[in-house]
Amino acid sequence: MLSKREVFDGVPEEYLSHKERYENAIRNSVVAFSLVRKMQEEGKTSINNYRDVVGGLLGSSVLRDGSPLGLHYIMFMPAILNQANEEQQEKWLPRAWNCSIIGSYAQTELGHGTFIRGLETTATYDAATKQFVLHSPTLTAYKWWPGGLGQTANYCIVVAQLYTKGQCHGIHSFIIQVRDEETHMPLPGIKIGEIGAKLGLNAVNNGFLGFDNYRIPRTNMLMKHAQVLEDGTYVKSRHSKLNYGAMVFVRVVIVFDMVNYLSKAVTIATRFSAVRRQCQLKAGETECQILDYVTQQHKLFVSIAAAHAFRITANKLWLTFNEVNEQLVEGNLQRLPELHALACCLKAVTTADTAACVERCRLACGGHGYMMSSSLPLTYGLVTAACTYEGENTVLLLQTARFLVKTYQQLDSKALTPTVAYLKTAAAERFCVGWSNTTEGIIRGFQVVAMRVIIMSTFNEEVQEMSRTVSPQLKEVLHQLVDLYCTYWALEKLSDLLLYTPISQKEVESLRLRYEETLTNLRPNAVGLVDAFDLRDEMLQSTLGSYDGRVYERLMEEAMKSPLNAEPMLQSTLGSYDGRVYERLMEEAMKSPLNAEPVNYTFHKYLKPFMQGKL
Ligand SMILES: CCCCCCCC/C=C\CCC/C=C/C(=O)SCCNC(=O)CCNC(=O)[C@H](O)C(C)(C)COP(=O)(O)OP(=O)(O)OC[C@H]1O[C@@H](n2cnc3c(N)ncnc32)[C@H](O)[C@@H]1OP(=O)(O)O
Ligand SMILES: Cc1cc2nc3c(=O)[nH]c(=O)nc-3n(C[C@H](O)[C@H](O)[C@H](O)COP(=O)(O)OP(=O)(O)OC[C@H]3O[C@@H](n4cnc5c(N)ncnc54)[C@H](O)[C@@H]3O)c2cc1C
Repeated sequence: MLSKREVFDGVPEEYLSHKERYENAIRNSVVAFSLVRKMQEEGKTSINNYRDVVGGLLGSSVLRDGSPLGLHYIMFMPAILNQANEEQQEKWLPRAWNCSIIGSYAQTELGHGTFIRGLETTATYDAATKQFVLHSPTLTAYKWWPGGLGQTANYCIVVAQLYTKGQCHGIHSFIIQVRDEETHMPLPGIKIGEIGAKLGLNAVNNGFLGFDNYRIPRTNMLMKHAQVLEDGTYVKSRHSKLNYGAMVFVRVVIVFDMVNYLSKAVTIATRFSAVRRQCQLKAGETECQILDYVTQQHKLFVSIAAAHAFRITANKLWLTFNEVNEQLVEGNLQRLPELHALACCLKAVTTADTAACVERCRLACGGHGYMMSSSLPLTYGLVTAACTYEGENTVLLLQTARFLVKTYQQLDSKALTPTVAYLKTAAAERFCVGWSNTTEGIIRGFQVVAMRVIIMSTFNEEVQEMSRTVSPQLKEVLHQLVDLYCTYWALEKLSDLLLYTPISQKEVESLRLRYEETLTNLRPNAVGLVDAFDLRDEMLQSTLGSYDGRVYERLMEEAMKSPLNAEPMLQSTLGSYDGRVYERLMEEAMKSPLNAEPVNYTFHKYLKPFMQGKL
């Protein structure tokens, strides 16, 4: 077994180079996941219940900034379980389970993350050879983000638009080998590398992946739900969204993840607040523990309560997930929309609340909370990523809203599923005739709020169709900005206005409408308004915010500056702006201290022995 001291003499990660951090991540991961394999051999964990074991490892101090092997367990294996037929599971699961292959999940592209029906990677069936041809037609079609794909995984699940007999049948999943199992070299027709440094999760080795007419056997299409027969005939799935199943699983798991991170952050901040003494409550007294200040309690105690609330919620959601999946196996799809809406809502709410609470915990620790050694900045980097991955929060909340509006519209014609049954009673006028300051009273109040907001949303949908007029004169635009700022903060501070002003419910409702109209009015001038700040690209230093809008080319150019991408060389142009792609790649490669090695040496030192069960 490897010892920690063997690699970097216990040097904290913050002081390691980019390549050393990657080696550290690989080494810690193969040591950690060798434990999982040992537990498998001893029957202490199985393919159906490894979530807690792996979840505990991925949230532990050993893999504190993520792991290049995380996606293998988090999405590669669940995707095979969820979307491969029995024959395919028999072929791939044993190898994935004992880590003799390492996988990732490649869905997001440079040009698309949310709108997955707009993904550009194509998988075209060739009946003559019984193969699918994978291709990235544009730079924006390159897969971008898959965890572990940069230098680690040799297989991945790829989500692509399926074409057969000249017709597109939408996105489907394929299991694809991207690297040679012996040499770890990228296979011909594969362009692959890491995307570069991020705000956090810098041990995850997120990668990019492009296909150049890359052929795979027909049987590499995951065919549990939809199939393509040998002659190219397409057999569609019972439900078009069954292919989205892996995402639902991870959204459910993320809720558990948030419990772990929030518990950690509030433990750190609360203990520190008991140790830290600052200022005197009364002159001449000894300085008091900052935990004695009500303002400090206001910052921290709600996080303690939230951690418990999220744990109870996560367990309930896990039960619902398993119930609905058992029904799916029996062909009963009735509760799938509710599970989707629930997973979207709880993933979005728990990640957003956890990110806000972790930041509040950091602030509650003053300057010491800003130290990397406090672990609070790192924890914030981990949780804030969860607001984006596995479905950007706004988009997921819109999915929940869509489900709630549909439920409201069918209130009288359809039996309600368990989680929204309250809407039936909350609609009744008599439901909330008075306010009681009890837990039940507050819950009933929020149920009424939910009901009324759904009614408003349904109403707004109709109103929005009526009028959209804009006349962009500068004076008018500035007025719109003033209007926006006032209505935004009036709505943000509504509780104070309701408490201290005679604002009526009707006025609040029209304030909301006015706010949305102002957003719409400002939209055509939004870019012009930020251009007016006249901030030069040199000052912005941002791949996303440059004046010329060449976001994707700049993202790829920056990715290519990573020293990890020098091995092995990319075989094909990445669409660089000036076309000097090969000269540039050679210049960059010559900067890498390890450019003599065609494969990152960690493969032979750690990964290969691990994958061959020799560690
Ligand atoms: C095991 C160990 C665990 C350890 C803990 C670790 C925790 C995790 C740590 C790290 C993980 C990081 C890895 C990150 C991976 C990724 O990010 S993978 C990529 C994720 N990408 C997304 O989530 C994309 C988000 N976009 C979408 O999901 C879809 O585009 C959409 C927004 C849902 C819209 O889809 P679509 O356009 O097809 O649908 P609409 O036209 O809007 O119609 C909506 C109708 O479809 C139904 N629907 C949509 N999605 C689903 C679903 N998933 N399941 C079921 N039904 C679905 C929806 O109900 C609507 O139905 P209706 O028409 O009846 O109203
Ligand atoms: C740390 C990390 C790890 C990741 N790992 C993986 C991985 O392993 N595999 C993988 O496939 N992907 C991965 N992703 C990608 C992730 O799934 C996407 O970033 C995510 O789905 C959001 O898509 P996007 O980045 O294209 O953002 P966009 O969808 O472009 O969002 C940008 C903005 O547009 C808004 N927006 C977009 N659509 C709408 C709409 N319909 N209505 C209103 N507003 C909208 C969003 O709210 C947001 O404010 C990872 C991302 C991160 C940050």
